[in-house]
Amino acid sequence: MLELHELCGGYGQAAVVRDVDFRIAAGETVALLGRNGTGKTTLLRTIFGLADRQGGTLSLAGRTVPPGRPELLARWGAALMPEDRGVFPSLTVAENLRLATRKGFVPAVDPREIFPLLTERHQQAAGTLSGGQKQQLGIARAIVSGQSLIVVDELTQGLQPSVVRDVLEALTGIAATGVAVVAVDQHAGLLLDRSHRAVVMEAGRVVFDGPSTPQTREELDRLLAVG
Ligand SMILES: Nc1ncnc2c1ncn2[C@@H]1O[C@H](COP(=O)(O)OP(=O)(O)OP(=O)(O)O)[C@@H](O)[C@H]1O
Repeated sequence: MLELHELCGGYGQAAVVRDVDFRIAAGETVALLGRNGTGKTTLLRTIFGLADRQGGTLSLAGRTVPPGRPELLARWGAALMPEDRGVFPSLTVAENLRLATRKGFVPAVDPREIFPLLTERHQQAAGTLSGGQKQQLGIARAIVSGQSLIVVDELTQGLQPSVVRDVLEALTGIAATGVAVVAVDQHAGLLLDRSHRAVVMEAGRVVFDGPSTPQTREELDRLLAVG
């Protein structure tokens, strides 16, 4: 699905992400983890052309995405849900969903069944939603987009614990239908329980890439410990 080889990126001359090798297959869920400031967001931004790609290669579904052509990612099936959730603030909840829906696509998971607010607040301007509500709308938009790779930054930021479970369940559900999911989060525990693999970054590099199992959990806890 997505494959990175020695990807380097940052802002102008400043290198933040260094030599990242990473791949994710269809139907796989990967938790991208690391302490604050280790480069997770910058890696996602580099992939999607929002930070500068300074080296390395990137391919999606077997096709090379050259530097400066990030629009190919959307065309070939990848969606990024950024930290600000990427919703259109002046449009209503219903309009946001409608705009994101790929024509003729019926998602395997109906976001209206997972997130009642999509129905309850369908006429409300998305800009007036709380952070957690925007989050739910953003996830719903990603689900109905019909894309085959969904990347979510700061997955649980601003969400109530009950909604966190719903969001994780929704992502696991769409992964079961063949969608590849990459999720970044500060709180690793719940995400690790639901992910096939964990990738941990430290100082812009990948320092762990492996299955999320009870055997690897100790090493992951050590890598993610703050202090
Ligand atoms: N727009 C920017 N211009 C220059 N440097 C930046 C910019 N955004 C982030 N950085 C720097 O890049 C480094 C990595 O930040 P990044 O946000 O990618 O980390 P992160 O792992 O996502 O952290 P967090 O979980 O806190 O968001 C930090 O040192 C940060 O100061």
